Amino acid sequence: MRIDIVTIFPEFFDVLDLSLLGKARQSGLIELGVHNLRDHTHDRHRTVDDTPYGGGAGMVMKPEPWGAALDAIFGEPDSVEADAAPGPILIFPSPAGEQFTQAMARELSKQPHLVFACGRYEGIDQRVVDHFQARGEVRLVSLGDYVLNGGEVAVMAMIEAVGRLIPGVVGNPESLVEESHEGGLLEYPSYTKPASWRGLDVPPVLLSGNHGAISTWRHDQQLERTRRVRPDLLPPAV
Ligand SMILES: Nc1cc(-c2ccc3cc[nH]c3c2)n[nH]1
Repeated sequence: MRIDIVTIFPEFFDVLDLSLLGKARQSGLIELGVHNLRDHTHDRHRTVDDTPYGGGAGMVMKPEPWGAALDAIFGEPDSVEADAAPGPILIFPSPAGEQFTQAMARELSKQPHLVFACGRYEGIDQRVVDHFQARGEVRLVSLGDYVLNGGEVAVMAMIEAVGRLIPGVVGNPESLVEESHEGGLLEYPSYTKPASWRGLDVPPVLLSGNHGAISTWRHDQQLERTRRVRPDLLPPAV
């Protein structure tokens, strides 16, 4: 998979040199391009924002730098052959977007190329979204019902959630199966040595060696935890 990110804070993504995603980049499983939006400005101050039409507080990100930055990734407008393969999915993090979920992460992990556009200030001029919607698939995606100062934190979370599902990124793919939200339920509680710690003992079933009983206990724990914490995730009662 190739991932491109456009941002005014490219150094924010230096952390993607580390850990599993860093290894995935070294092995070629993930190819990453981080682009500074300001490199696509032409004034001395490398201006990316301006006052909003219609008034109001804050500033809006200008369309021209975004058009130039995204053209550098997608190709110039009208330069793509009519029968060309579909281009990358362009993702704008936004509080007004569809909710990012594990199912979306799984779907996006199968895509060959993702482009993330990190807004700042009060957001990006709407015409950037409209223009690129006419050129390919565009999604507005929300990390959750709270407001961040920009798209970078949301993009980092999405890249981690998507990247770890790419085959080969996580050493043991079995560890992806019984996680929260895989299969729709929250994960069961986990324990390791010592068997007793500060007067708290590991549930005896986990020490029994009875794998059937352990599996049943873990599923019961998933159901109990999901009922208690996220009843909205439970499948509708038949
Ligand atoms: N889920 C969520 C996304 C955001 C977000 C995304 C982009 C920008 C640009 C300026 N402020 C932003 C906030 N907040 N919360």
